[in-house]
Amino acid sequence: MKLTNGQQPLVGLVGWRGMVGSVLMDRMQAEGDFGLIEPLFFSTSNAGGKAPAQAKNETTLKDAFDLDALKKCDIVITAQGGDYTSEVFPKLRAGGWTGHWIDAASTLRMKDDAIIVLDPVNMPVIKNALAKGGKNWIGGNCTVSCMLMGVGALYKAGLVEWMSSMTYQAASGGGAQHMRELLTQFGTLNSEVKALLDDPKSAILEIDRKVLARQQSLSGDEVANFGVPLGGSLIPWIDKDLGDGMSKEEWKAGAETNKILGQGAGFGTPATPVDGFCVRVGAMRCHSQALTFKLKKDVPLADLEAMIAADNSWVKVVPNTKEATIRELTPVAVTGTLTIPVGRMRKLAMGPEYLGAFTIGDQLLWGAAEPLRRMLRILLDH
Ligand SMILES: NC(=O)C1=CN([C@@H]2O[C@H](COP(=O)(O)OP(=O)(O)OC[C@H]3O[C@@H](n4cnc5c(N)ncnc54)[C@H](OP(=O)(O)O)[C@@H]3O)[C@@H](O)[C@H]2O)C=CC1
Ligand SMILES: N[C@@H](CC(=O)OP(=O)(O)O)C(=O)O
Repeated sequence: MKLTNGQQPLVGLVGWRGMVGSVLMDRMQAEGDFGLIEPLFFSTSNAGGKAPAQAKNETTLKDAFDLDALKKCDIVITAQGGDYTSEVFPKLRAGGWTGHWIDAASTLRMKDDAIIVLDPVNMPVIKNALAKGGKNWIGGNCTVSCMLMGVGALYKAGLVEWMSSMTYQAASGGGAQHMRELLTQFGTLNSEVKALLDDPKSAILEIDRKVLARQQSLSGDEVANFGVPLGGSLIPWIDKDLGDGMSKEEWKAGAETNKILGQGAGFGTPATPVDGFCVRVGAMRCHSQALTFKLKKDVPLADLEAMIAADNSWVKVVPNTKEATIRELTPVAVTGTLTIPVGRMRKLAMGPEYLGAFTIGDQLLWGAAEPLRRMLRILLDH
């Protein structure tokens, strides 16, 4: 990014202390991004307060609703959430601001003038939009981004006739309060049967009965975020009810996958059908998914594995053995890393064009923060 005054680009950071924002800050720090920019920190709740240690010249927090302050920025990165985007972004653009807007929220994703950024998968789409003067760069849905980081190679090779994705999504997808609620429920259930658990002679069905009774009595603050118990259970619905039997999270799988890949209605090419069920489980911050592919032709499994393994620096093919799977293909193994393992790959009983796979990603890293900071670097290099 060339600036006429020869200074570093002024980058406004909004939402930097939230859960996604904190992961973003850590990654920017680790990758030396702050050395390349002049950061300006914003707050919706503490304008005038002290900016974090990464601040350089301006060490005071600016008001995140101060349009004049935002307009000074060459780039704004926000992980503040959709309500903030809806409130501020249109006013900024209407006020003539022509800077780059990088956003974690879903609000603008499907707009014609927005690109869903996941550069290891769609760098050509990003480059094309940059060349045409694109300014709006939006992070994808966490499940979709993690899935494409794992198996994007099959799409790039034009091999996918359709894909079904059955997800196992972590509590973090709902936000920090949802993670707390899950852990509190686990604690509550444990307390309920602690004495029986400590007695090796106690009857397991008595423990089970007491746990179920406590789960069914969870109420009020105990289920304020998920609405129903998640600890020791699961919830097969994520995000809004679209009224046609589909959840919004399930709709995003098809809509965003195709938009990221630069295909479908908006691009004048056929979309690849992508559909399945999205399920919330009691994991902390990794989204897992079981994938079924109908391939356009029979390709040997070893070739498919090699294609996936070679696609990017973060994907890792896990051998389809019990030992490798239980060690390397779990949320516990993946959390806090940028590694995207893809395992359980095998041809399914339906025929040689049917491929099964299982993949996992940290939904706060590749699912949220990492594509944003990488887009910042793309802009800085542009
Ligand atoms: N959670 C997720 O999995 C994903 C979220 N996103 C997007 O990112 C947005 C932000 O999500 P998330 O980071 O989970 O939201 P958070 O609730 O953690 O943070 C959002 C904002 O809340 C304010 N806030 C109020 N109290 C606190 C507190 N105790 N600690 C930290 N911040 C606080 C902060 O704003 P301030 O400093 O101005 O007061 C912060 O920037 C979402 O709305 C969504 O659009 C995208 C992908 C995944
Ligand atoms: N909906 C995701 C989290 C998320 O923030 O998604 P999106 O960025 O598409 O709103 C989940 O609950 O797991």
